[in-house]
Amino acid sequence: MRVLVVGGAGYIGSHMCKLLAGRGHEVVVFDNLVTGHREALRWGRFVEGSLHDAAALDALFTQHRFDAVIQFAASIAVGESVREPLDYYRNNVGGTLELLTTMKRHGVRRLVFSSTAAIFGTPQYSPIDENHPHAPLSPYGHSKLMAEQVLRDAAAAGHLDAVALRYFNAAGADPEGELGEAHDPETHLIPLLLKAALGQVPPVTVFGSDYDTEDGTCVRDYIHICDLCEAHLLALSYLQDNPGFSAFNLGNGKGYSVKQVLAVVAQTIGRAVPTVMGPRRAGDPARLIASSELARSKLGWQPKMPELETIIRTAWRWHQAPGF
Ligand SMILES: NC(=O)c1ccc[n+]([C@@H]2O[C@H](COP(=O)([O-])OP(=O)(O)OC[C@H]3O[C@@H](n4cnc5c(N)ncnc54)[C@H](O)[C@@H]3O)[C@@H](O)[C@H]2O)c1
Ligand SMILES: O=c1ccn([C@@H]2O[C@H](COP(=O)(O)OP(=O)(O)O[C@H]3O[C@H](CO)[C@H](O)[C@H](O)[C@H]3O)[C@@H](O)[C@H]2O)c(=O)[nH]1
Repeated sequence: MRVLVVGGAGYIGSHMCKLLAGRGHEVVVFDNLVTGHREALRWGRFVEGSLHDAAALDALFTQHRFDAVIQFAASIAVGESVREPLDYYRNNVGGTLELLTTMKRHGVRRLVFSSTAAIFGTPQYSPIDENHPHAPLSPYGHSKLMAEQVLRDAAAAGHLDAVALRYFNAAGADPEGELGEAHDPETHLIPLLLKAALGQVPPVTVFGSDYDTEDGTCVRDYIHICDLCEAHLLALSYLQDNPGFSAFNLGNGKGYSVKQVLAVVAQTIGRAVPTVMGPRRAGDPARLIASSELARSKLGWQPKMPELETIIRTAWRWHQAPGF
């Protein structure tokens, strides 16, 4: 397949490009590098441009006949979305709309879309399956839910076929050490702990120890980036026989508290990790754990690296010698 990877210079998108190329697919990346890295663009062709540039998108689709599109490009920081909601709706909803309009105009039907656990809000039950009600707690979560609605409606109208994948906590890095997580500023727990262990950032604040969980800290379901990317490949195949709109939750179904993550990090890397206790971070649900039974049964998805220790070991390899 010839696959357009929008946002392919970012953390998840760059891992996706490596996987696609490794499986013999032709890759074209479209990215404005607002948070992505030029150095991560090692697989496929790169076209620099923004989703807000309709002419650039049109030229891209005129030049290449894509069999499918994977849409990773978005603004992703939950806290920032509360401060700058218009930017988030513009990029995550408006940008996606521009892409879909171009796809429709050029007759490209197949789309895999990056969604998030943030569409569910505070869990009403756990693990969270696809029937769980949607009640986002942030403009970021709302923007992704709105984009999903757009996909659902466009699919119902017969314009395209789409799979939305709701990632829980994406973590880890390319086991070969060629790619890794390099958000700037970094807000995610595992890379922050590794950077703190290396003395690159101040001690990590543990956001709240009074949650209704086993040890009082928040519980999350961490999923290896490579397992996540495999699910996108499976979703592309699924779309061949399953037109319309579908959505799948992606996690390992196992929760780790912040304190448990800390302990596994310290044990895996053999170093102490400086942390301080702090207050809760606004908008953090106590527990987010995925049920991925639907992805397993419908997509045939089977995570190969479910252990937190493996996730941390691959991330640690990258952080000790980051390529960018
Ligand atoms: N990282 C996570 O834990 C996580 C969890 C759930 C969902 N997601 C979703 O996965 C996707 C990828 O996340 P990531 O962690 O790789 O983020 P990232 O910031 O590393 O990557 C996003 C990429 O999109 C590009 N981009 C942003 N706006 C663009 C625009 N208007 N035009 C062109 N390119 C644009 C950026 O330059 C960047 O390369 C996002 O949609 C995010 O919401 C991520
Ligand atoms: O410095 C930090 C950073 C995080 N945490 C805690 O560690 C856990 C994981 O936090 P991350 O910021 O790594 O991840 P989130 O669970 O907040 O966010 C993830 O899930 C969200 C959906 O809820 C979004 O999709 C987001 O993009 C994705 O990274 C949370 O309990 C958080 O409170 C800390 O204690 N200290």
